Amino acid sequence: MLFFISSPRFLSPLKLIFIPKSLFLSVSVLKMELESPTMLVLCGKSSAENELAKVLKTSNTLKLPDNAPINVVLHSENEKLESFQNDAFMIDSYMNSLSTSRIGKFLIYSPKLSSTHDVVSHNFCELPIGTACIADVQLKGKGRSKNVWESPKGCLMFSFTLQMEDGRVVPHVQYVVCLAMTEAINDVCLRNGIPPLNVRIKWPNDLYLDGLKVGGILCTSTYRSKKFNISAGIGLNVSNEKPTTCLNAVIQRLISNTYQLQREDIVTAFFNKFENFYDIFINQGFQALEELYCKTWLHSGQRVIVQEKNENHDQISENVVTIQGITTSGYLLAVSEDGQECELHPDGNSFDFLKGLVRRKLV
Ligand SMILES: O=C(O)CCCC[C@@H]1SC[C@@H]2NC(=O)N[C@@H]21
Repeated sequence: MLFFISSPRFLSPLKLIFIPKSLFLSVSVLKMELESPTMLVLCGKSSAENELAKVLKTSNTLKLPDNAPINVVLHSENEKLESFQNDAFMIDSYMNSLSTSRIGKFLIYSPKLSSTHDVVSHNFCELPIGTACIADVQLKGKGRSKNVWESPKGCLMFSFTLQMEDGRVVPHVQYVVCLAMTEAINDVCLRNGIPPLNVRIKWPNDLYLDGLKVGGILCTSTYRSKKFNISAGIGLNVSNEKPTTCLNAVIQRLISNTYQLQREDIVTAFFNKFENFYDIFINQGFQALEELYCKTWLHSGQRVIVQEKNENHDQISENVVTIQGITTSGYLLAVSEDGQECELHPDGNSFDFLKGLVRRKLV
């Protein structure tokens, strides 16, 4: 198929470009998918949350970015009407295993949406704190630093909301999220007789298994009415081997077991763990979790090179420092060879956060 494209920004006035038919078809399928209304299924753990679900539906309160069309449905009404595919997220199984007092009790589920992160951040003020949004597929999954998060079926993808008053500890929330997820995976494995998978944290918020990234955490915040509104999003490759590897492929390889981890079990174990860790974090500070965090990350004792310009900015020296933990402001705590403690900041230019670190001496 041939198309005339005449965008002055990219091409000289008229150019013929060959677009394969298959690409043309997939672009139009994507366009259709984006234009058909996004189904959002609302469900609460208790009657209070289910009442709120009704109000949100009747008042058409929920919105998507760009005012994309939405079809809001109540899970209680939907059970008989709509049958999702067999691999759809099982809301009842999720609600039955959830034992939190706040987090995850109001759920927005969608078989396919643009991004769970968009849903919770766009509707933050209309939703109870702790609301979770879970999707089977995302069409515009977001990663950190404007990266795209590949979001196929089998990947556990969800976002939830939090609110904090003390801005000094906001940077640590992402570490609590990472830790709760690694501990949740351990719990689910243990409960099902599977040896721990050894999912590790790569600072600041990646999850690694066997040297490959299996998960990522995205935390964003806005400041409003003296409070930090936080949206935390997690993507975890549970059954999708692409683009890297996934938990179930590793389980099969390691123990040739037919048991498969379920997204519902992992996400409820996560919320149960997270709520507990979050209370510890708010009441006692991140130090109370730091030992467990440092056992789980990949960096204790890791030696990294920091580059520093001299006072005239004409020479760069390289120094080796050893990573020790996390500072009170949420950066890497390291010690130089002369015993001086310092804080390491990413320079913002490198894809790998541990490259191009900038050192600030701690007094
Ligand atoms: O590794 C990263 O860069 C973070 C990836 C975060 C992906 C999750 S998937 C659920 C939530 N919705 C999004 O659009 N992004 C996060």
